[in-house]
Amino acid sequence: MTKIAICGALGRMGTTIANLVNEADDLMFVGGVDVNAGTLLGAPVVPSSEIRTFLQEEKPDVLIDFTIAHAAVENIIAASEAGVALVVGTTGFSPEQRSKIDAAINGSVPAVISSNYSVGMNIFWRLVREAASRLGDYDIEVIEAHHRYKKDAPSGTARTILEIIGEETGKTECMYGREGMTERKDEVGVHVVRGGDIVGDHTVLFAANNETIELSHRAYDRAVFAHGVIRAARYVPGKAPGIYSMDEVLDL
Ligand SMILES: NC(=O)C1=CN([C@@H]2O[C@H](COP(=O)(O)OP(=O)(O)OC[C@H]3O[C@@H](n4cnc5c(N)ncnc54)[C@H](O)[C@@H]3O)[C@@H](O)[C@H]2O)C=CC1
Ligand SMILES: O=C(O)C1=N[C@H](C(=O)O)C[C@H](O)C1
Repeated sequence: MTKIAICGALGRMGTTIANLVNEADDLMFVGGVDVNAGTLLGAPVVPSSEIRTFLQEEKPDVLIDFTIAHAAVENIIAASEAGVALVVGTTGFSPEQRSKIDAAINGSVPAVISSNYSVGMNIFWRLVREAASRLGDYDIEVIEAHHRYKKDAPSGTARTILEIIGEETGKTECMYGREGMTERKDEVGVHVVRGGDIVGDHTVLFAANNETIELSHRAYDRAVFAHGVIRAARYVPGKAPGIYSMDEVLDL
């Protein structure tokens, strides 16, 4: 039985993941951490200031983090010090925060980190790579839409898409929205929509004279992310210390 704890247990993703963990015969939800104390599915949720004691007492095999960037950095450091494997879904890290995370994990614990745990998105990234590798001379625009409560922009998934486009085309300059008199150069346009309860939409537009190609992925339910998280949580215990991707989890 693999013991699972969740940071951000009382959030949208935390509760979705905890429910899936509870339904799995081989996984046990042992509780979590959030800003305020509480309970979830009969297990304790402790305030984030008590994460170290929580990890010592509950001894989870895997700590799953879906919180917010600055909190995730601290949670990851605590888990690494306690020798607990990680699955990290939180997005919006600055380069400095990402360096701290890498330093905490490498040599200490195994961790899966992904900006999007849906199987479909992991295939979508491959489609974007293929298109970008062949359409580097097209104008490229990335459009993402999420619910009104999402804090980071552009989304972690869109940032991964931009990395892929940069690797394949060399286009690393981005234009975040356009206003006024603008002249299109070789930049990648990035457009962020926030509203309602949109779970997560991403489109990459390749445009040339007389033709466009649009690749789109749309998540209709957070369960698509949570199912990928469960696969990562089964994959990561016992692996050598280091950072693993969903490509490795899904054997893509
Ligand atoms: N990689 C992926 O597939 C996905 C990633 N995400 C990312 O996951 C993160 C969370 O998303 P949601 O669940 O929608 O947000 P949410 O706001 O519903 O949940 C976050 C939870 O973290 C808690 N929290 C804040 N500071 C904390 C701390 N120091 N320690 C413990 N808990 C703390 C909040 O109180 C809240 O309950 C975001 O960064 C989002 O972009 C969301 C969906 C899928
Ligand atoms: O905050 C969200 O909701 C989501 N966040 C992730 C991101 O930033 O890419 C993944 C998904 O799109 C939902």
